[in-house]
Amino acid sequence: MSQAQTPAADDGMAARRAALFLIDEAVSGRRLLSESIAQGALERLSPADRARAQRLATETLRQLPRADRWLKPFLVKQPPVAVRNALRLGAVEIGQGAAPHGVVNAMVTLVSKGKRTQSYKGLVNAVLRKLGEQGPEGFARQPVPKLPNWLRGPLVEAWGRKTVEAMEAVHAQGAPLDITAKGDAAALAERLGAELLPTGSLRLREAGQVSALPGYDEGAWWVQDAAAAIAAKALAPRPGERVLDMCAAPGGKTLQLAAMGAEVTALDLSEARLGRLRENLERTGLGAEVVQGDALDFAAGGFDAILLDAPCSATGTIRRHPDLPHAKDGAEFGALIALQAEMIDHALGLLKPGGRLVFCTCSLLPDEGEVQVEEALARHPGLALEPEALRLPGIEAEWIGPEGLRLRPDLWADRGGMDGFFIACLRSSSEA
Ligand SMILES: C[S@@+](CC[C@H](N)C(=O)[O-])C[C@H]1O[C@@H](n2cnc3c(N)ncnc32)[C@H](O)[C@@H]1O
Repeated sequence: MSQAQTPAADDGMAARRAALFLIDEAVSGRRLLSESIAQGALERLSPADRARAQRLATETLRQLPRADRWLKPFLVKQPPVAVRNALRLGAVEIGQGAAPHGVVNAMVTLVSKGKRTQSYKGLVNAVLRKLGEQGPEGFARQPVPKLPNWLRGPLVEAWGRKTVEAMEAVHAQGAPLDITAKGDAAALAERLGAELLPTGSLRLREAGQVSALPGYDEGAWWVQDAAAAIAAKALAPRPGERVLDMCAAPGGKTLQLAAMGAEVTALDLSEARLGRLRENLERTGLGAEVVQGDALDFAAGGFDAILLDAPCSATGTIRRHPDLPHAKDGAEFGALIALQAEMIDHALGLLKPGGRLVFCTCSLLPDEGEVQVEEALARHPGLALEPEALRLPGIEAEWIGPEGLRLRPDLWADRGGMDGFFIACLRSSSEA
């Protein structure tokens, strides 16, 4: 299917066509949803269609294995992938309560417009009508979507089958909107009608348009998953301390560190992502020195503390980015793991003697967390763990392991889960 253009009032056709484009890009392994969107895939749509296309694509990718299971009895053999994706999108829409006749018409129209797909319009019509007869009850009977084997295998090895099943149940539900307050979190929770989480983040189950929420324009808060908000709290800079946020953009942690009164240097390789960080600083009225560059080339040292939120597999964020398991296969993870180790070594060289390093990743893989810390301790005699930095409000003792804090999506499952994260606090040798 080709990229979307917005015609006049079209009954959701432009949004669906765009959603199919995003899904095709992701399942073919070409681009994540976020990459397609950042590269302008939805630019020609109206804001409402853009939001709808993104929601349809995200939900279809989140429910992909469930849709495939539902479709399977009606397909003697698999049609081409573009048709398969149209069936998947239609199945998810019907499964989530959309009126079947509208969905069937839309999908038949879309498929009949493509040269290579038009001969399948009869199949699409027949199959989606059958799903329509079953309705959302039929969809709900399908099992919770499982992670693909390339990722499930290592996770089962690390955390056990039961835990992985619990993570999958949370992934299937999607994610609420979490917020970090610039000032008094309890007062802001009341103002927003949000839940105040035990760790101090705020949570809204149904948020709507983020920028329309109270306090957004005045910069009273920013969006940040509750798990992601723990790393800066573990670093806990004192006012006036010099802190390097080594992989800073788009800046959720920079804002926290600046709000705590630290003198923050926010470094990142990506100028585009730093643009978002600058906007966030401006909106919240917080200050930081912003530097574009490769962390491994950054030479100005003497920092009291460093936060290293290293580039990683992002496997902890699947409930927010359900395309990841379908668009990736783990091939690039080895290079990321090597980069993380290099970054830890480089960061230690930029600290004052006795300075603190918080290393964190939004990964569920121990190779990007526990193992990195174990190996860094072996490489650097004199480097020590500071487990007490992790004993923070709302953090349960059993979440803290020998190498650091392990947060997983299945923790707080009844509250809506949290992103997977690993966070360790290290202190460098006090000898220069
Ligand atoms: C996990 S994200 C950081 C999220 C950020 N700390 C926050 O809280 O908003 C990792 C970041 O590392 C940056 N990055 C990747 N390679 C880098 C490098 N060699 N030097 C500096 N930054 C790098 C990416 O551009 C990305 O913004």
